[in-house]
Amino acid sequence: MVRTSERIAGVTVTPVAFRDYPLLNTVGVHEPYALRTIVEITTEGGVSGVGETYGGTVHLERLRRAADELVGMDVWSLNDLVARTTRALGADTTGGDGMSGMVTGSSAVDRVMSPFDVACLDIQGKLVGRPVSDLLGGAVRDAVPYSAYLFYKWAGHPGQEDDDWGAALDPAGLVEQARRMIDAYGFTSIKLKGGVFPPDEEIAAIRALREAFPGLPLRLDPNAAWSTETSLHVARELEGVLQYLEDPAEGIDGMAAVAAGTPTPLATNMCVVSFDDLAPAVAKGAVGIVLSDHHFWGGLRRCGHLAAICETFGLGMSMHSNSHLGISLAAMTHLAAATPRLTYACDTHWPWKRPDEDVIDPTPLKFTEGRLAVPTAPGLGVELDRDALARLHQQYLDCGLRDRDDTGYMRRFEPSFSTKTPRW
Ligand SMILES: O=C([O-])C(=O)C[C@H](O)[C@@H](O)C(=O)[O-]
Repeated sequence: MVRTSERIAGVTVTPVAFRDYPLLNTVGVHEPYALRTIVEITTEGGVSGVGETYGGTVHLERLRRAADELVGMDVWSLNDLVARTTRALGADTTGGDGMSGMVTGSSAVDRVMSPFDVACLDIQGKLVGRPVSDLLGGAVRDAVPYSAYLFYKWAGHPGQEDDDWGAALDPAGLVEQARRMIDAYGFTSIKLKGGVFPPDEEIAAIRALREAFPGLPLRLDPNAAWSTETSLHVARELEGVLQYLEDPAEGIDGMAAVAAGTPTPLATNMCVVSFDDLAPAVAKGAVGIVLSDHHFWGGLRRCGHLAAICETFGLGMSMHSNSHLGISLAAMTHLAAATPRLTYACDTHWPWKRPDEDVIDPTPLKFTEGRLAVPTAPGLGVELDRDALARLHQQYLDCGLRDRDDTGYMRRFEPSFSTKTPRW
């Protein structure tokens, strides 16, 4: 018998836009705005929980269909969430839908289910007075380390006010960006988003970072922009310098070919993005580290299942991020805290979000020495700011990006190219 306080009475799905910086990646530049969607579930007893996900049009429409299907569900019945989401989507599970343009192949059911899983866990935590990390098995760390996530970057979007970070288009610019980010947040590891400039320039950037920050682990991620030969060249040049090389080449076979030729550990958030990818990746020895991401692995609990599989097959675990707001940061932190297998500093785009734009009060999310204390309040430990939500929703309506089928923040370079054809 489900108590009324625990049955879902209503679900709201609100797309939002927040300003984004002109960050470069192998397929383009972040648009002036990033799109996200905020979901809020309220029970018949008036308890509410929140989740956050991608903001593309197709994804949004699927979220709305799933939201209708969830009314009446017991918030403790996350197995029912899978069944209801599957029913809501029916055969409509393919096509572009708000994922990063570079992460394809994950399950549409997992992507749609994820923010509702987070919102249900938020409610469960509030009902029993425990943080979400406790519901995931208990925090094994009080604070979660995050990595400084560096980007090659333009100075400011043409026609927009400049930002605090300035341009970073060469090794010196990146070292300066890292220094500012480390001064502000205390990060103790560094990731560079590559695949933007010719690989030898990116090798030089990593070497400059090594010289400037001698003790800090370094990672390089060109989002599969390189051929096997280029990947092996970079791996050879940076052997012993990189903590891991992330997605140098395309697909499980491409990664396996690189892995066979270098002792540098390879990580991925591109060729292992669903449970179906794990067996072939393990069989072919394609990767050593899987970057989890609850937004496309089906929520927080399913990332726990992923961790168990990684442990079984001796794979390491790290965490991927896209441009995100504070609800996602809180969810990522609870997950990382409660996942013993996740021993690497997580990715986050958080420094790239303007502090005055969020749908929650970000005060509980403070970085100290590059680490975020795990919220201890019931649920996620963050509260929706309805005025801010309304403001960012209006920004979404006004920004002219809402008909997009992707995250809204990738503009392809011309001539457009696909990561299926290595850029170098
Ligand atoms: O591999 C990654 O880290 C990502 O794909 C994350 C983002 O899409 C990143 O590339 C970006 O924000 O430009």
